[in-house]
Amino acid sequence: MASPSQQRALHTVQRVQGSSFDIALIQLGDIGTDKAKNIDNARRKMDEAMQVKQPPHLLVLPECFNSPYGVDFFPEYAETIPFRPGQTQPTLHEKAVSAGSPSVDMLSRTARDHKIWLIGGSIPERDASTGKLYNTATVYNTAGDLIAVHRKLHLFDIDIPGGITFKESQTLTGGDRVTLVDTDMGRLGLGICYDLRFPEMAMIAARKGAMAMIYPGAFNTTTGPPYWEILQRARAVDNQIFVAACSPARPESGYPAYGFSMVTDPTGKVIAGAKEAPETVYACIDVETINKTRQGVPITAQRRFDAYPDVASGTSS
Ligand SMILES: NC(=O)CC(=O)C(=O)O
Repeated sequence: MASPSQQRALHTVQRVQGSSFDIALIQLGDIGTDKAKNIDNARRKMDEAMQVKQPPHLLVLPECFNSPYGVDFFPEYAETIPFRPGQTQPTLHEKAVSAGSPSVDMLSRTARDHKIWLIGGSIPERDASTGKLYNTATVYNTAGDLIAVHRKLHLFDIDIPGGITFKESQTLTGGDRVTLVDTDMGRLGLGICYDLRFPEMAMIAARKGAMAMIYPGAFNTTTGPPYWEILQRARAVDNQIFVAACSPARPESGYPAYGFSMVTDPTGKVIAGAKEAPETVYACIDVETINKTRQGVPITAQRRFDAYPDVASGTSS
């Protein structure tokens, strides 16, 4: 067993490899029961988000962008995604249509048409072989290829008397893995909404070199005010990475999505954000801010894995 000083010497300040890039979070309004309309609306808003002087490199949509957010809706709105985690693909958007996934088709075309990276929020997914349902995020490269899939790992099962009761597990199954996405800009970690509450995911992603955690999410008017921002700032500060979370806008009826999509830097500062209304939030994910933060407060070199080897297991870089 290495001594504490030997252990520390093993862990030098971790510099993140990658290049700075611009991100846009599309806080969609009007997500209703008409699925085709939801898909068209998302496409239109993404097109609009690209109409700026300096178009972003990465677009992000909110959780459940093609369906109302509710356990009874998931079976009806679920699509089969023509991709299995672990498969070497890419799967082209034309195949997505024949496999019955109009959302994947639209997302793939959008990424390809604008030559952008795209994290397509999440959609209810039906696994073709098991029939099980998942809350699933899909990721596309600039050619429109589907390059990653994240199935929400932690299901939103809560009961706050006088607040909100929600049980995703009534119709959904949780995923089984942490998802890292390698892009031209660098490595990103991906989670969905309730995943934000579990620090292990962000910790593992950061120690494996992720520059940012991206969370399509849909907190609500009960849990949003006390938790939404502080959780993101905690994930950012603990890991000295950027955190970006994209919510639907606050609706007039139905599930009361919180809104307040935001981007937080590695010091815990919120650098861009929306309020309740539909809006696109733009920010720069600046690699040098990560490296400077780590240089100044070198917690990445000061961890005492000798004192907590169970936490070190499988997560050190
Ligand atoms: N909707 C979620 O998955 C999570 C949420 O609203 C919360 O954690 O609060």
